[in-house]
Amino acid sequence: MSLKASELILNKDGSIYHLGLLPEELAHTVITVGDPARVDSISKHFDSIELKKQKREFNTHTGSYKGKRITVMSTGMGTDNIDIALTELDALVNIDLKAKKINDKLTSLDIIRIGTTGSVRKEIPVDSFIVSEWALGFDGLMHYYKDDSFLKKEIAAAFVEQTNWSDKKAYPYVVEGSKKLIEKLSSDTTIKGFTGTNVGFYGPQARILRADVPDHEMNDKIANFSYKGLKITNLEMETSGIYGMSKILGHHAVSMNLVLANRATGEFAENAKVMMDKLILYCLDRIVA
Ligand SMILES: O=P(O)(O)O[C@H]1O[C@H](CO)[C@@H](O)[C@H]1O
Ligand SMILES: O=c1cc[nH]c(=O)[nH]1
Repeated sequence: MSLKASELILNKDGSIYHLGLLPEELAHTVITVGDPARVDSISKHFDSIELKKQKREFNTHTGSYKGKRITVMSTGMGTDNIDIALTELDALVNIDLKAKKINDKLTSLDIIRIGTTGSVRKEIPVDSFIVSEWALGFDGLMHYYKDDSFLKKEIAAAFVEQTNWSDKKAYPYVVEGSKKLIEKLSSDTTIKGFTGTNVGFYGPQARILRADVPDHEMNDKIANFSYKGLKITNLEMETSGIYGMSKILGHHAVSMNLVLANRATGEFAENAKVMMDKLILYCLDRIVA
């Protein structure tokens, strides 16, 4: 049975709806970033660029770095965008867009997020590189999918109990990154971490400019949470969705985080651009190693 036009949506040129990409335009190693401008900061290191396309916040370049074909694509901010980005990346490799049928033989992508983050721990200062071994999603995205076999329910339950998590918020979920990619991207210049993925940057990360939040202790409670020695290291807005969607769809994913803010000390990075370029080159070289 073929997928209906309302479900698998294609543009007039046959490209997938939001990303605007055709299957042959995607490499099987995909770097995702939040910021559309960061795509240029990565592809400027490529030997050659074969494709540049932008639709909405999804800015995509495909090219080669030291001989390896890589796609770099921005997702914009938040796991609502990640639901779209990961589903459509998967459709490009695992659905025959012309026949509108799922392929018999499935392809697994390597997905590497390169993003920015806020540390919740004094001992993880600004400019650190965190490799997310685990993600805790505050966003609820995974509850909209049937397969929950990969979720670490006992860790989520311990988090809810220890932090007295409000039942007005989505029930948190915990998911592991790809062991293969975590090892590939880790070294003595990175810290392995447990990344909290929030639904926003201000209130959801307990930042107060003018609008107050119900719990001023929230980030302390998050930092104090511990499960068999596992502690949350940092907060951002995409990793849990990338890890969860990758598990459901059979892809490998790792999230690499540059610490810009230290929420425990109140500091913010002074050399964000320089440090992001360092993280980009570090990731590119580990990917091709
Ligand atoms: O730097 P990026 O990849 O956008 O990631 C982080 O920065 C944004 C917030 O400033 C959120 O998307 C968060 O996850
Ligand atoms: O504190 C921070 C810094 C970057 N990105 C986030 O989501 N939070």
